[in-house]
Amino acid sequence: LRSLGVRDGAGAAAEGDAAVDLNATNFDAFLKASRESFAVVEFFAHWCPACRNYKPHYEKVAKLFNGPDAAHPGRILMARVDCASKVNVDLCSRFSVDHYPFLLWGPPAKFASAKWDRKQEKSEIKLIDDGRTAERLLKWINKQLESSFTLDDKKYENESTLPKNASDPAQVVQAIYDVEEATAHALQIILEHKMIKSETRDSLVRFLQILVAHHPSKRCRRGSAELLINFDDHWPSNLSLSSPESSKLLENVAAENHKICGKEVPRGYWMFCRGSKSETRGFSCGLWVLLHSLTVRIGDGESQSTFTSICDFIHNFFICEECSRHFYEMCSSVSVPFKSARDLSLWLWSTHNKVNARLMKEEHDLGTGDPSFPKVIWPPKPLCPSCYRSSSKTGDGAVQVDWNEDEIFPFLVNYYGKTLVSSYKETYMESLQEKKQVGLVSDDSPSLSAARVPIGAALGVAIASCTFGALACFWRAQQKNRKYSYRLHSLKKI
Ligand SMILES: Cc1cc2nc3c(=O)[nH]c(=O)nc-3n(C[C@H](O)[C@H](O)[C@H](O)COP(=O)(O)OP(=O)(O)OC[C@H]3O[C@@H](n4cnc5c(N)ncnc54)[C@H](O)[C@@H]3O)c2cc1C
Repeated sequence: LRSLGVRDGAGAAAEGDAAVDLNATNFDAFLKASRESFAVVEFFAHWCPACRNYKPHYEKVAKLFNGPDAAHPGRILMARVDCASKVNVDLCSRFSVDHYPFLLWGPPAKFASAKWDRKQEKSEIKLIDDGRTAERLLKWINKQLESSFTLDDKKYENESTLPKNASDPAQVVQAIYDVEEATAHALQIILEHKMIKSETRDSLVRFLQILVAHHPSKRCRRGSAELLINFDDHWPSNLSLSSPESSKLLENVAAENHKICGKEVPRGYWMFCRGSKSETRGFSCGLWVLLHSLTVRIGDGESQSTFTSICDFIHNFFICEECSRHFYEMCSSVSVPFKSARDLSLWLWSTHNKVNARLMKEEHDLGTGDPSFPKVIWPPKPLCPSCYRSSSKTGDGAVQVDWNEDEIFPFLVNYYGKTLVSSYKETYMESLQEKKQVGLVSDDSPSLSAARVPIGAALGVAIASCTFGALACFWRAQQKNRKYSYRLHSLKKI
């Protein structure tokens, strides 16, 4: 037997197995101490031929989540209990095991010292009623977590620090996934925390308009368009946000067909933005990448309104209080309106570097940074040598750079614009999506998305992106056109 490697407790996996073998003596303590958010427990009998045949299926899924080579460590604990072993008889009857293999799902701690049976209502433990093959089990899990794990997922090696590998185009390809994930995550937070209020409603609408026109991912543009078109239905301005109708509407939005970036997103993991610890990077990294990728896609005439929308969005909807406050202070210190996309992208780049510089010191003093991804003043020289006119170290060891902004802007446009999108074009997910949507969407291909679409045209894109019947879509668009015309007013200035 070898230990799982992630814990030093009682649980162990049989040689070569990823699922952890538990028994009555260690079951409660092991699950109670488990750090994973969910557990799958397979109750089986070693004599049962169907269980023997099922084992490779269960193992295939377990390998994704358990063990040193897991693609998604720390998410789900996969365990098993042999009910044919005398010592486990009481344990198996505690969970009303009436056939083999028998799979239960729930937060690990809920299994500890618990009982379960089918009639039990409101239990956090659920019977997995469709896990007969590895594919079906993973599909069931994905449905629970709204994730899109696949059996082909591989461990993501990101030992090297970003400055070393940021020039690797493969890293940029991964960034698009994180931009989608960040977008979906942002909406999820907004809904879960009921952040749409009468005073924040318009700022979300304005941000969605930018996403419709300039999000680097086509399916997020489409999803934002659908959300925008149906916005008044979900959040009628005359509806009290605490009313039962409002909660119902929120539930509808959270339902599958309202996912802002399509059904597969959020996937529940990060790629480019995945930290070496679960509490670092992730959403905040993805959000920065999203904001940068928006600023390089807008037209000059939209720079001031985009600035205002980004500032308002972070202020109203970025749930990290300190981040939102600092960022808004930096927004408020801008006194001259932006006249070009260049100015706005450079402002965001330099603002992000101010945050990096502050965090560099804080993380160093408190030891809270991700050791594999130390904060850097960005872009590091190897990534863009021509961005540096000169650099020197100050007395306290900080690096002072004389930037060549004429080089930085094209670098940002390329990094967050062309490269991000052209890499994305080749991805399998996108081609799959294309096939699904044949005939239903306009040709807003990635190359066009990098081109500049004015926000005023957002509604046009929204109409073109409707995925429901063309006639119904046209009719709705007509109705909404009237409702939205008042929103496309000049945006408030800070
Ligand atoms: C608006 C906003 C404000 C925040 N404010 C705070 C705060 O006040 N306190 C706090 O603790 N955390 C704050 N955060 C979180 C913090 O900035 C990081 O996102 C987090 O620490 C994760 O860091 P990271 O290593 O993933 O890189 P991030 O800083 O998240 O950067 C993500 C990626 O963007 C690229 N990048 C880095 N710098 C630049 C740049 N200057 N221009 C363009 N691209 C760049 C790099 O490829 C990097 O990997 C904020 C986040 C956001 C979105």
